[in-house]
Formats: sequence, C-alpha cells, structure tokens
Amino acid sequence: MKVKNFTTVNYVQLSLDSTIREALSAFLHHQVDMGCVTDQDQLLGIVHKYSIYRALLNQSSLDDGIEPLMKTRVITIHKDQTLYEARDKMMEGNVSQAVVLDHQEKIFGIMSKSDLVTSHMTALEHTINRMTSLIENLQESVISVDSSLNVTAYNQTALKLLKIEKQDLQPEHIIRLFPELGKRLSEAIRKGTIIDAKRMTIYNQTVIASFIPIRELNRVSGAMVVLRDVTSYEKIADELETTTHLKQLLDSALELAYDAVIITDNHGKITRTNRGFLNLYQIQTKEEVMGEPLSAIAPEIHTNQTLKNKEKVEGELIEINRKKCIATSMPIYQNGQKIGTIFKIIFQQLDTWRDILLHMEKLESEVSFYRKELMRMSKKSNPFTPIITSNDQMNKVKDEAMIASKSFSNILITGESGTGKELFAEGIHHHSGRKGSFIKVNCAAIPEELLESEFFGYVDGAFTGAKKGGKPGKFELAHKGTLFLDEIGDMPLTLQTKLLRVLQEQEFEKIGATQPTKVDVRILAATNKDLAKLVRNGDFREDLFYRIHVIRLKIPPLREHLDDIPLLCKHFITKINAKTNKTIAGVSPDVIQKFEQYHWPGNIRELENVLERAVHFCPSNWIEPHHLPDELNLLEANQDSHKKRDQPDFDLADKRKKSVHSSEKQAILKALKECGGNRTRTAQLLGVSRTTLYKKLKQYNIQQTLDFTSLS
Ligand SMILES: Nc1ncnc2c1ncn2[C@@H]1O[C@H](COP(=O)(O)OP(=O)(O)OP(=O)(O)O)[C@@H](O)[C@H]1O
Repeated sequence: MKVKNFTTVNYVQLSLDSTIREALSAFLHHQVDMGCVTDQDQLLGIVHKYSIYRALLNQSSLDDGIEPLMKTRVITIHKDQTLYEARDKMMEGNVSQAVVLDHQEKIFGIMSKSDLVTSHMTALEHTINRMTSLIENLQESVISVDSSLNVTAYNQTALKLLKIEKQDLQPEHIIRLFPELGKRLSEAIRKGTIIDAKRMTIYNQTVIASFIPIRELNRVSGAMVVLRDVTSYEKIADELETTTHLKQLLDSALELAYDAVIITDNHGKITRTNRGFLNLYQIQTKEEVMGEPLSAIAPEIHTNQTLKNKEKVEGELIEINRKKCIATSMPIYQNGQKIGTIFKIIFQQLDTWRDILLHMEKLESEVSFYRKELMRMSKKSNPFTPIITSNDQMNKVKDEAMIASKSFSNILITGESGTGKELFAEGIHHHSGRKGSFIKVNCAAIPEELLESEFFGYVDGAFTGAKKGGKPGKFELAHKGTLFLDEIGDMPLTLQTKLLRVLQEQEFEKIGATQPTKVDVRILAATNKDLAKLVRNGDFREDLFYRIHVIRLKIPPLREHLDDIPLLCKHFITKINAKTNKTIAGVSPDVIQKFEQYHWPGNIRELENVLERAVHFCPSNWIEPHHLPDELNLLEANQDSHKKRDQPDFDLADKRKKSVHSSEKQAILKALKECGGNRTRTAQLLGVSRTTLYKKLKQYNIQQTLDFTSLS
C-alpha cells in the first residue's frame, strides 16, 4: 500500500507574503492544522496552527506576515513510498503530519496520522478478507476459538465435517459433541504450544487434527484446530497395502508353481514370470526377460494366435529344449477388458506323471498276474476271459459263444484272419465241460495227401514206412473232446465226404484198419471264406455245410471294434513285457490315434505283432509313433489302406497259398525221408496216387535223385 493512496491532496497553500489572518481563515476553511508555504510550487516550509496561536498570544497582529512563523525543517515523504516507510519517517521526526512530494519534488499533498490510521485500517481489513477467503477455501476444516472456547472463526468445510450448523458453534455444544476437540483446544491454550497432530475419527471419517495456539500481544488469546480428512487417503493406503500384499501373494504363488508361468500384456510383452520359466529356458534372472516379447524368448509358445484368443486354450503339446510340454493359455480380463494373457507350461510334471503312470502300470500288471493266478488256481477261470473286449458287438458274440458252448451242436465260427476264431473255439471247448482234449487241425496247412492219415490215423503196418504201432488221427485224439477244424473252407472235397460220414455215423476207419473206430467228437469249424459261396461254386459240400453250420458265430474284424484298441494294447503289452522281461508302460496317445486310423487287415494278430515289434525297438517306457512300422506312420499308406478296406485281401490270400504250398512241400519231403526216397511207399504214406505224387514233385521242383535219407 502506497502513500499516495492515503494522502490528503486538498492541502492549504501559502506564500511568504501570506498574513496570519489569511492562514487562519484557510485552515478553518479546509479544516486542517497546517499549510505549506511555497514559491513557484517549491516547498519553502510549513506553518502550523500552534505556531500562529503562540504568535497571537505574544501580541502579534492578524495582519502580520507568516514568514517568521514558518518551519523550514519539514518532514517530507515520497508519494510512492509505502505506508510503513511513511509511518517510520513520521515517528522518527516525531511529527503528526508530513508533506508528500511527487517526482518533481512538488507538493502532492499532506499525510497526517489519521491518514496513516485509515490506511492501516484498510490494510487490516484487506488482510482479514484475504484470510477469511483463504480459510473458507481451505480443503481442511478450520475452527478458531478464544480462551473461553467461543468460536471466533470457522469455515464451511468444518461445519460439513462436524455436521453442525453455524448456531451450534457454542462452547458447550462443541465440548459435548466433540469432547476430544474441546480437550485438545483447551490444552493448546493452556500450554501455548502446538499439540502434536492427532488421528481422530469423526462420524466414520478419519481426520488428522492439529491444534495451534493463537497469540495476541505475547499472550495466548485462543487456539485453532485444523482438521484434515484423510479417509480417502487411508482407503488408498489400504488399497495400496492390499495390492502390495496381493502382489507378494501372486509372486509367491508363481514361485510355488512347479510349472513355468508367464504373464504378458496385450502386446505379448512379459510382465511377470517365475523360476520355472527361467529354469526351462536356462535364464539367470527375471530382469533379462521382463518387458521383452514372449515370442522372442520362447518362440515355441504360439503367442501370436494365443494373444488374439478370448478364451482359454488348453493342452497344446509343444517341445521346448527337447522336452515335451503342455501349454495352456488364458486371457486376463479387468472390467470386461482383456489386459493380458497368462501362459502355463507344464513340463516337470510330465516326467513325474509318466513315472507315476509307469509305477501304476507295473502295479496293475502285478495285480492282473495275481488275479490270473488266483483264477487259475481256484479253477473258476472263465474260459472266455482271454478274449479281451469292451465292445458291445464283441461281447454279444462272447455271450452267444458261452451259450452255444453248452449245447452239443457243431459251431461254425466265421471272421477274417486274426480276429480270434481259435480263441473263441478254445473258450467254447473249455466252457463246454467236455472231458476230452481240444484238438486243432489247420485244413489249409496239411497237404491233401496227408489229410486222411492226419484225420483218421493209421494202424501198425498200414503201409510201408508207416510208423511202428500206427498213429492216432485227430478224430481219435479229440475223442470226448473238441475237434477244431480251422480253415475248413480249404478242405478238399474228398475229405469233406469222409468227414461228413464221421459226423453222421460217429465212427471212422483208420488207414489199414479193418474195424471202424467209434468216437464222440464235437466239431468246431472256422473259416475266413464265404462258405455259402463255396457251396454255390461246388467247392464245398452242401450237406457238410449244414452239418457244421448249426450254430454260427460271426466275429467282427478289428476295424469294427476300434474302441477295443486301448484295452488290447494294455493286454498285449503286459503279455509282451512278461515274455521279454521289459517294463514298457504303455503306448502314447499319438500311437493310439494312429492305431485307430489304421484298417488292420491282419486284425488282432497284426496288432499283437506290431506291438511286439515296437517293444523290441522301444528303448524308453512309452511306445511312440516312431517305434511303429512305416505303414502305420505314412499318411499315404493310411489313405491307401482306407481305399483297400473294402477290397478283398489279395495279398493275404497269396500269402496263405504260399504257406499251404510250403507246408505241402515239407510234408512230401518228410514222407520221402521216412520212406527212404521210395516213391510208391511215399505215395502210400501220403495217401495219394503215384501220379499225384509225381505231379507234386514236379510242381515243387523236388529232385528225383535227391538223397532223402539225409534230409532233416
Ligand atoms: N479279443 C482278443 N483278445 C485278446 N487276444 C486276442 C483276441 N482276439 C485275438 N487275439 C489274439 O490274436 C491272435 C490271433 O487270434 P486267433 O488265432 O484266435 O485268430 P483266428 O481268427 O483264429 O486267425 P486265423 O483265421 O488266421 O486262424 C492270437 O494270439 C490271439 O490270442
């Protein structure tokens, strides 16, 4: 505040010629106590009313000049000086008025003590206004009281916080409603020192209260309290604490996880990970990967696709550092917005799981061994147990076989090669309760010439070279038991006639015998050929067909009960393990998948062979696709195979033919050896004419000059 704002510009101007009268009348007129004597606007001095009073008392006349009364040592102040400077100067000069000059040292006006007071009052008022608006606009609540706790100032925030009205600002009211406030304010007044900030609760709001004494003229005249509402800060602090806690919890959880866990933002950059991940990638510290794109650190994890996914992606099989891993990813959402992705890579458990599975498999195979032993020992074994299946169709055939086994009827079992016809036949025999043996004859493997002697046997001396004491035929061996005629479709017509006779008459004649032999034999026949068609073509006797076709069991090919594959694999691996002393745990899911895609022309026998071969080639615990033969691995092969599915198996027929021929040749060579190379006796032994024998010798390229005695 400047002097010029409070200067009285309406001052009395006198000259050296002015009289006392003129001066007094000007004073009266302007109601001032003094006048400035000037000469050409320059201040010469001042004349004060008291100097005039003193002169008049000393007999001066009103018409005397004022010059002798003029005071030339005048206290002047500059119009741009502050009020404080003016005050100091006037106090220093001990004057109640000072002349205010402008820049040209001309008189601007007079500053009196009353001007000073007015100016200070105005300044004070300004200050009070500023203070009031400051307090009013403070976010804190402020209440000031005098020494009797009467409220002297407050702001609206305080009324709001304390939930009171202006009229409630009474000392009793404050003490009653807020005793803590009253107590502390009194304390601040009594001690005259600031009381340490206190945390208080006012209507569920947490406040920090500061109590400050108010001093006036070196004595404490009251106190004020400043209340800062920190509820929201406390909430934030609580949240921060919870967040920190959660962060620590998450970190510990991540570290505890046995798997590798990585959290990325929406750009695929790593924001969090754990030791499992660092171990998997042989990285030393987390700092090396934080903020880096996951795709750069772990290219095996399919981040690109996964980051776009809005759903959980489960169980993707990947390989990291030659370790098989299962990758799972899940998007992270916050308020409906995707904010990142969490990846979990299971790698350590896989080994553990495998070990556990292996252990379980071992235990299972032990259990199955003991179970079998128990069944065998208690003679309660179900003869159909070896037929492993969980397939409805197969179980139906099993049930039919079980029922059929108790009847006396002959049974024809049909089905492709390797489907388990013999297994069924054995089951039927054992379940039938027949006391005699189960005798199997493969009609396709015995040369036509030998069939008769094989079936009916011969008596001592039946023909030259015949075994001493004769030889029992299969019929005789199967007496009171079961004769299983495998590949009956390949039985020559001549023998079919003889067989029919036996079936009709229950008796037959051994070669060279004069008496018939009575037998009680149950016939089970099997074929993979269409017998009805053979009948139509005249290759199979119709009457025999009906004799053996009393009950028919049709066994489905493996490709029609692929659901049995896992069970069969388990069964065969246990069997092969026991046979080979290996500890293969099982086959991998990939292998099962391949098995389920293959068409299995050789049926269950082929599956068993494939597994046996795989077990040999498998150095680890699990059979993987690369342990399988090429045909199961090549897609093309599979496709081809699918194409072939409905076509007749020419290959197999060819193989079978070759096998028949080879057996026939072996039988002829054996007979030739037994007869010392004698063709006639050999023909007799084989039950064929000499012509047929020669034809066969030619067909199989058997040297006539060969030394048959040296044949083994
Ligand atoms: N359901 C099955 N459960 C367990 N093993 C089976 C099953 N079916 C077949 N096998 C096995 O498969 C192999 C072939 O079976 P089997 O000899 O009974 O077939 P097949 O139909 O008589 O064959 P083929 O017509 O060539 O004589 C055998 O080792 C047998 O034990």
